[in-house]
Amino acid sequence: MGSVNARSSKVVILGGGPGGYEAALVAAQLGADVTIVERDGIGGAAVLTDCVPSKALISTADYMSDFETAHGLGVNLEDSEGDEVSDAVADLFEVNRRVRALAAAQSADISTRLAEVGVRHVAGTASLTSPTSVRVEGADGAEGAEDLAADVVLVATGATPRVMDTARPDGERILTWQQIYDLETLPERLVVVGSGVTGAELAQAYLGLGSQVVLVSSRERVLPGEDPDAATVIEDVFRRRGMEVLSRSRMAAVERTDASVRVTLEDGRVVEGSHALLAVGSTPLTRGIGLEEVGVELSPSGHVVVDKVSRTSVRGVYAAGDCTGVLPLASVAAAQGRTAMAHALGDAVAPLPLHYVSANIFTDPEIATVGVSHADVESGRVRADVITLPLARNPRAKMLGITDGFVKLFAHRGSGLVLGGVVVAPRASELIFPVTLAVQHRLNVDQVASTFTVYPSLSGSIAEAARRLHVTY
Ligand SMILES: Cc1cc2nc3c(=O)[nH]c(=O)nc-3n(C[C@H](O)[C@H](O)[C@H](O)COP(=O)(O)OP(=O)(O)OC[C@H]3O[C@@H](n4cnc5c(N)ncnc54)[C@H](O)[C@@H]3O)c2cc1C
Ligand SMILES: NC(=O)c1ccc[n+]([C@@H]2O[C@H](COP(=O)([O-])OP(=O)(O)OC[C@H]3O[C@@H](n4cnc5c(N)ncnc54)[C@H](O)[C@@H]3O)[C@@H](O)[C@H]2O)c1
Repeated sequence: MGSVNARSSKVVILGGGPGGYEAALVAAQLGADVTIVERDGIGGAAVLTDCVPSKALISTADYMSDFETAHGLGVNLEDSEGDEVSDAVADLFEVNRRVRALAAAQSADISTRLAEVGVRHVAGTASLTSPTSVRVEGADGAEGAEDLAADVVLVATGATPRVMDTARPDGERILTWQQIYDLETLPERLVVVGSGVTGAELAQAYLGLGSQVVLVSSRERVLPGEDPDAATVIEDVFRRRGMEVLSRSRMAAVERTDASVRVTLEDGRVVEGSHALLAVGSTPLTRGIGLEEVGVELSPSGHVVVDKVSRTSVRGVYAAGDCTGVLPLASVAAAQGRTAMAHALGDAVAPLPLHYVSANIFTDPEIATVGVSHADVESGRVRADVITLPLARNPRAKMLGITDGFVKLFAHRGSGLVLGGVVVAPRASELIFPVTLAVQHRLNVDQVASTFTVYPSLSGSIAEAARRLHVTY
C-alpha cells in the first residue's frame, strides 16, 4: 500500500489462527487499530483442533513407545508383585482431557497477548461487503450484525477437513481429525483413510496408544510427496510395529453399522473397523464470505490467489495461511500474516522465503526437511551432491537404542553450498535447525563440518555428512 499511515489505519482480520493472530501482533506493534473476527476461538484450527492437539496426543503416544525401548536398554518393568508388565495402558479419557485443556490454555495465552497489545476480538462469522467493510454475523445465533470499516483487510480463514458424499463423518465412529478429541475410550480397530501427513501422524499415534490400526493408503507408499527414503523408513516402522498398511487402496465409501464401520475400497474390498478416521485432505474456507463478489480472485481449488507479499487481486485486501494454499503450515501462515501487515502498513518487507521453510512430520521417528528435495535433484532442477548417513552407526544413537533413521544432506555441486537436508530421527524437529541455519545463511559443507559438535551426539552425524561432501579441487 506504500502511502498508508499505520497509526491511523484500521485493520480487520478474518480468522484468528496463526495467519490472523501473528498479523494482528505485527499490525498492533506498528500502531494500527486492529480487530480480529473469529468465530470458534483465538488460535484457530491450528491451536484448537489441528496442530496443537495432534502434537499433544502424539506426545503421549511417544511416551508409551519409550516403554518398548526400555526393554532393549535392559529395563524390566514390574508390577508390585514383581510380575513383568509388558504394556503401558493409555486412558484415552484422561489423554483427551489433557489435550483439550492444553489447547484451551494455549488459546487463552494468545488471547491475553492480543488483549495486552490492544487488539480487539469480535466473536462471530465475518464476510466482506466491500474491500473496505466487513460484516460480522453474531456468534451463537445472536441477532443483528456489526459492520466494521477497514483500511486493510486480511483474510486468514484457514481450511476445513474435506468431506466426501460417500463418507460422511458422524462424530462418533466416522471421524474427521477435528472430532477425535471427544473420544472417551480407545478405538479397538481404527481404519485411517489417507496416508498424507495427517493420516500418517494420527495412525501411528493411535497405534502407539494401543489401538489396532489399518492405514488405507491410495499410493504406492505412505507420505507421497515426502522424501522417498524417509517415507520408506516410516512405512517399515509402521508395519514392524503391527500396523496394517493397505497400499494402492483408495476408499470409495465409509458407512456405519450398529457398532462398527465398513470401509469399502474402490476395488470392492471391504475393511471393517470399530472406527474410521478420515484424513483425505482439506478444503479452503473461502466460499460464501463475499470474496469473489468484491473481486478477490480464487484459484480453481478455491484458494485465494496471493503474491509473495500476501496481496490478493484487490487493493487493500491481503490473505494468509491455509486459505491461500501456499504451504499449509502454521509457521508459513504466521510468516504470510506478518509479511502482509508489514507491506500494508509500510514497514520493511521481504518476500516470503519459501525455499528454506523447515517442516516436520511428527511420526516416530520424526521426519524433518528443509530446502531442496530428492525430487528437485532427481528431476535435474538442482545440481547437487547427496549423502545419506544411517543413524544406526552414530554412537549416541547406539546408546539411545535408535536403529531407524538417517541424516541426508544436499550440497551444490561445485561450490559445496548446503542446499537442503532431511533428518529422520527422534526429535528430528530439533535436529533440523543447524541444517536450516546452513541453508538460510548460505554456509558450505566445510563450514558445517568444521563446526564443533558434542561427542557423542546425533548432531555429530550432520557434521559428518557435511565432511563426506567436502569438495576437493
Ligand atoms: C492434523 C493437523 C496437524 C497439523 N500439524 C501441524 C504442525 O505440527 N506444524 C505446522 O506448522 N502445521 C501443522 N498443521 C497445519 C496448520 O494447522 C495450518 O497450516 C494452520 O492452522 C494454518 O493457519 P491459518 O491461520 O491459515 O488457519 P486456521 O488455523 O485454520 O485458523 C483459521 C480460523 O479462521 C476461522 N474462520 C474461518 N472462517 C471465518 C469467518 N468467515 N469468520 C470468522 N472466523 C472464521 C476458523 O474458525 C479458524 O479458527 C497441521 C494441520 C493438521 C490438519
Ligand atoms: N506436522 C505437520 O506440520 C503437519 C501435520 C498435518 C498436516 N500438515 C499440513 O497439512 C497438509 C495437508 O496434509 P493432509 O495429510 O491433511 O492432506 P493431504 O492432502 O496431504 O493428504 C491426503 C491424502 O489422502 C489421500 N486420499 C484422498 N482421497 C482418498 C481416498 N478416497 N482413499 C484413500 N486415500 C485418499 C490423498 O492421496 C493424500 O495422500 C500437509 O501438506 C501439511 O503441510 C502439517
